Amino acid sequence: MFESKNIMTNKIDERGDDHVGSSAKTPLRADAFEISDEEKRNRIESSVRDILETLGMDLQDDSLKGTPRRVAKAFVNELFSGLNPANKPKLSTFDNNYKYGEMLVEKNITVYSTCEHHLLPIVGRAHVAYISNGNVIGLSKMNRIVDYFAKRPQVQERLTMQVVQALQEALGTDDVACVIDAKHLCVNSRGVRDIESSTVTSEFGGKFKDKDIRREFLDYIKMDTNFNEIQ
Ligand SMILES: Nc1nc2c(ncn2[C@@H]2O[C@H](COP(=O)(O)OP(=O)(O)OP(=O)(O)O)[C@@H](O)[C@H]2O)c(=O)[nH]1
Ligand SMILES: [Zn+2]
Repeated sequence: MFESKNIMTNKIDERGDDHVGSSAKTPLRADAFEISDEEKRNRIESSVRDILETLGMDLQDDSLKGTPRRVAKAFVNELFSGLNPANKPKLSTFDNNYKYGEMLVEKNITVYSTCEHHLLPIVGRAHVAYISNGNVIGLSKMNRIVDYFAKRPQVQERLTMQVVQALQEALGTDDVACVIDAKHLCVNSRGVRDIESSTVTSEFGGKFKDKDIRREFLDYIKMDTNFNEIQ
C-alpha cells in the first residue's frame, strides 16, 4: 500500500495536491503555486503571441487577434485545470451499509488529456474498479477523478497510476484498478503517423493483482452492454 504518511512534507502536498507517491507525481516546479491563474493566463497569452508571430501570422487579422488569449484561457481554465489542486474533486465516501462485497466497475469513462511530450491530445477511455472494504464512493467521482488528472500535461502511465492512488487514498483500500485505452495524436497525426494504434496502460492494486480478480475486471470491460435494448 502506498504510504500517505510520508508525503505530507512538501509544499505541493500542503496545498492539497495529491498524495501520490513519487513515481506517479506530476513533475512540478517548486514555485508552481506562487503564480496566480490570471498571471499564468497573461504570460501564456504573450508566449502564444510570440509563437504565432514567429510563424509569420498576422495577429491584426480579425480571426487571429483573440487567439493568444483564447489559448491562454483554454490552457489554464480547461486543458490544464488539473494542475490547480483547488479543482480536485471532493471524493466523499459513505458507508457500505448494504454490504455489497463484489467489485464495482465504472467503465468507458471518457479521457481527454494532453501528451506532455508534444502538447497534443490524448483521447480514449478509462475503466476503473474497486472492491469496498467498508467505504463506498459516488459513481461520478470516478469519472471526475479521471478527468482531474487528465487535465494536466500527461503521460498515460502516470495518469493511470494517479487515478488508482487517489482512489486508494479516498477509499482506504489497496483494492483499486484502472485500465486506460487511448489514442495519442502525437502518434496518430505526426511522427510515425499510425492512425490505427492506441495505447493500453493498467494499474492493479491489492486484490486486483490476483489473476482471477483481474480477469473478472477485464471481462466486465469487454462485456457488451446494449442499452438500446433496455429502452
Ligand atoms: N511512454 C509514453 N510515451 C509517450 C506518451 N505520449 C507520447 N509518448 C512518446 O514520447 C516519445 C517522444 O520521443 P522523442 O524521440 O523524444 O520525440 P519525437 O522525435 O517527437 O518522437 P516521434 O514521435 O517518434 O517522432 C514518442 O515515442 C511518443 O510516442 C505517453 O503517454 N507515454
Ligand atoms: Zn506526444
